[in-house]
Amino acid sequence: MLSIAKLQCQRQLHHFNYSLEVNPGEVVALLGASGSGKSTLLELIAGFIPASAGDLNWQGESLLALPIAQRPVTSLFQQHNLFHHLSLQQNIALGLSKKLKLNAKQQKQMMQIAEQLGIASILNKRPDQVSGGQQQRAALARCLVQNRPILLLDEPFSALDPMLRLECLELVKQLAEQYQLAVLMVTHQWQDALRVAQRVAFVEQGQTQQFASVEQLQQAPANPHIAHYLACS
Ligand SMILES: Nc1ncnc2c1ncn2[C@@H]1O[C@H](COP(=O)(O)OP(=O)(O)OP(=O)(O)O)[C@@H](O)[C@H]1O
Repeated sequence: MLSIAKLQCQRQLHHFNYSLEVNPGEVVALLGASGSGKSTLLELIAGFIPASAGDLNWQGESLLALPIAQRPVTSLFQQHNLFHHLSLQQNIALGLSKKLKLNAKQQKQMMQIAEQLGIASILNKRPDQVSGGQQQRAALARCLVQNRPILLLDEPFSALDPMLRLECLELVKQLAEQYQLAVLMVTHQWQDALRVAQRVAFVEQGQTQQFASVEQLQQAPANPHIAHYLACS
């Protein structure tokens, strides 16, 4: 389990304090207004910024002392996930080898994942030759080939058209179950959370104000701001 307990940091005048957990195979949605501190939590987990206090554990072991490269974490962002001068295949291979040299086992795993994500036939194309959805699938494939159990998603599909977005969300849910990934997904869309997440952490002014199942959040939002946000998103 990914366990986050009073995990804190300071950014300029803002103080952040987060508590939540994510089980393997589960998707937890991070919701909250712009600037509330959702991306900051992902940066703390990935190790891009240091924590000032609190706990960040994976399967009972603290991640806090681990450098970025050794954390069991991969991330997918809204954009800038791919190198545009490389093919999709090379971009995915980068997840495994900086020199793009894969052994037979790695090559096989990459092809299996590419097939599952529906991009096997376009692996030789560059990102600017494929659609936004295909680009995000390739970026997701690069995350998956790394075999790291924590997947952080920062609004990865919000630039896609609604149908594609839903398809990609379904895919994430399916992949979380299949690979037993603990997925933490930032979204502004309550509908996305309803579709894909079992639990939701609502972030307000740098704090996880409410961490609950989607049903609980819907039925008993902790304060009027949360109720208003859900009604509007
Ligand atoms: N690199 C940074 N240095 C200093 N402060 C930052 C930095 N990045 C973000 N902040 C501040 O931290 C606060 C939280 O930002 P964060 O990006 O985590 O919010 P968010 O909820 O992800 O917002 P959005 O939904 O708009 O992406 C904001 O007030 C922001 O100005």
